[in-house]
Order: sequence, then C-alpha cells, then structure tokens
Amino acid sequence: MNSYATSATLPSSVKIVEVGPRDGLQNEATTISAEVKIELVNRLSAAGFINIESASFVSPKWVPQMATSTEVMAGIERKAGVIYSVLTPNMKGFEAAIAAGADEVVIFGSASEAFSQKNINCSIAESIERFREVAVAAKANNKRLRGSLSCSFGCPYQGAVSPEAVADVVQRLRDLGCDEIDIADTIGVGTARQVQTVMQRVMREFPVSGLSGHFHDTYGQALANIYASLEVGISIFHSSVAGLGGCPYAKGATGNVATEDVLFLMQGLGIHTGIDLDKTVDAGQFISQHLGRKAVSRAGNALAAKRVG
Ligand SMILES: CC(C)(COP(=O)([O-])OP(=O)([O-])OC[C@H]1O[C@@H](n2cnc3c(N)ncnc32)[C@H](O)[C@@H]1OP(=O)([O-])[O-])[C@@H](O)C(=O)NCCC(=O)NCCSC(=O)C[C@@](C)(O)CC(=O)[O-]
Repeated sequence: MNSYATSATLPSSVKIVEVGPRDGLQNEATTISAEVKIELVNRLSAAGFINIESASFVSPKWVPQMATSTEVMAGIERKAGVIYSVLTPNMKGFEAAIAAGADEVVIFGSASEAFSQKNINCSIAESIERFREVAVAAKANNKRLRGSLSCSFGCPYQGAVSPEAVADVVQRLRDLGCDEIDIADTIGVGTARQVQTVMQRVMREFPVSGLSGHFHDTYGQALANIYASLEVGISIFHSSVAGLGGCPYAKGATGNVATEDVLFLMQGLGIHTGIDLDKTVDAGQFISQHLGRKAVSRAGNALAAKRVG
C-alpha cells in the first residue's frame, strides 16, 4: 500500500526559523559588513520572526564571512521573545557565543561520515564527543541547545544516506539533550516521499514537535518537501530571506528555500506563522541590493514588482 499521506491534517501554525543571516550569508564571496548584517537581523525581528540564526562562532579561516559574529551579536537590537541562535562547533565557539549573549547554541553534525570530515574536520563519533562538552555547558548556562543534522537526504561526497544513518545521529543528538533537531537537506536532493520516510523514521527517536525541516532548494524541491513534511506533522521550518545561502563544504548547493516563498505557501494554506510577509519582502530586497543581485525568491520578487506597479 502507498504510505504517502494525501489527506493529512496539517498543523494550524508553524515556527519559521530565519537562517539567512548565518546559513544565507556564510558562503557569500563578497564580505558583508557587520552593519548590514545587523540591519538584516533587525529587519527580520521587526517582521515578526521569533527565532533568527544570526551568527556562527566557527574558525574564521574556515568560514571568513562569519568572522564578524561578535560585532553582529553586539550590534543587534534585542527584541523581547526572539531567540537569537548561533552555531558553535566546539567549546571555543561556545565560549564566544556565551560572551556574545546568544540565546540558543547550535551543534552541527552530519549523517554522512564524508561530509563530517569535510565540514568540521572530524568523524561523526568525534563530533559527538566535542558536542558533549558544549551540551553540558549549554545546560549549565540555561541556553537552548539545537542539533543540526546535515546530509539527511544525500551527501555531496558519499551519495546516498539511509534513514537509519539519520536516525542513528538523531538518537545521539537527543541523548546530548537537544531541544530541537534539524533534519537538513544540505544539497537539496531530497524528494517528497523520501522526506516523509526519513521524517517518519526520526519521529521514532525524537518528539515530532521538536523536529524541523531545513531544506535547500538546489533541485527545486524545497516547497514540495515542506508540504510533505507538514503532512507528517512537522511544524518547524528553516528558510533564508531572498533564498540566500549555500554551504561552503557542499559545492554547487544553492540557498535555503526562500522565506518569502514559504510564507506565501503558509498563507495560502491558512497556517499561522506570525510573520509579516511585506516586511520580509523588504528585508529580502534590502539584502539583495547589498549583494548586488536579484533575490532568489519567486514570491518575494513578484510582490516587490507588484508594488512598483
Ligand atoms: C570545527 C572547526 C573549528 C575545526 O577545525 P580544526 O582545524 O579541526 O580545529 P582545531 O581545534 O585544530 O583549530 C584550528 C584553528 O581554528 C581555531 N578554532 C577552532 N575552533 C574555533 C572556533 N569555534 N572559533 C574560532 N576559531 C576556532 C583554533 O583556535 C585554531 O586556530 P590557530 O591556532 O590555527 O590560529 C572547523 O572545522 C570549522 O570552523 N569549520 C567550519 C564549519 C562550518 O562553519 N561549516 C558551515 C556551517 S554547517 C552548515 O552550513 C550546515 C547547516 C548547519 O546549515 C545545515 C545544512 O544545511 O546541512
């Protein structure tokens, strides 16, 4: 029997985690000033996002664009109720995150051994040991802890990744005490039925309410994958304003799904996000102007064009 859910009840509301200032900008070749990053984060909080991935405390030699993370975190206007998240691969990153006043730290692992080596220079098992210290410190400092799991639907170096491999690392992240776990399609190769299979497998290891879908749009499947995830009960999604993004260690992968497109989808489905689409379009146009190119958001560009008349 076909297990694809065609008439599922969709969640009535979702949380959209805006990852543009971090995942979106980390791969940009042109250096973006801290001031521009700060204004982007402030525009996003003004648009109603309650969780913004704002910076990354990684080695500046590995990801130069994130070298201004301390300045960015110091410069943003903190809006009450907003969770400002940052990436922390190890204790050095964690200490910088605490000093910068991050609300949530993100440990980021991989379901693929090959990608783990390329991205964070260690095996999956070694990464879990590094994260253990960060997890303990996060709890001791009353910080939220999120786990991000790259290559959950395919790897640029080893190809296929099995749902069991994803579930295995989800269990390990759960055991570290993660509050949320992102199931990430780093290179955007997942398709709807596969997404449902993986999500349904990992739900056996972690509460569905804490699982998120982090989809890149390389093959144009991200919105379909979000819909497929909604059908199996996922209610947290990551996206980047203007479709910014790409991973420095996943060549050819394009940006995250565009936030404006996700909001347009949710609006059409009658699913509450609490986010102002017009202000998000403005934020997308703002950062695209600074990058000197058109936003990679169909809905964002259509809505911006409509205003011009
Ligand atoms: C993990 C490391 C640090 C290991 O890097 P390493 O070279 O193995 O580590 P090391 O401990 O030997 O340190 C080497 C140097 O880095 C410094 N260092 C060490 N740690 C830090 C730190 N936290 N902050 C600043 N500096 C640091 C350290 O002090 C030393 O400096 P040196 O003595 O040579 O001058 C490195 O591999 C790294 O930074 N990688 C960056 C990975 C990254 O940011 N990738 C992109 C984000 S993941 C992603 O985008 C996927 C995601 C999350 O969006 C989901 C998806 O879509 O898949």
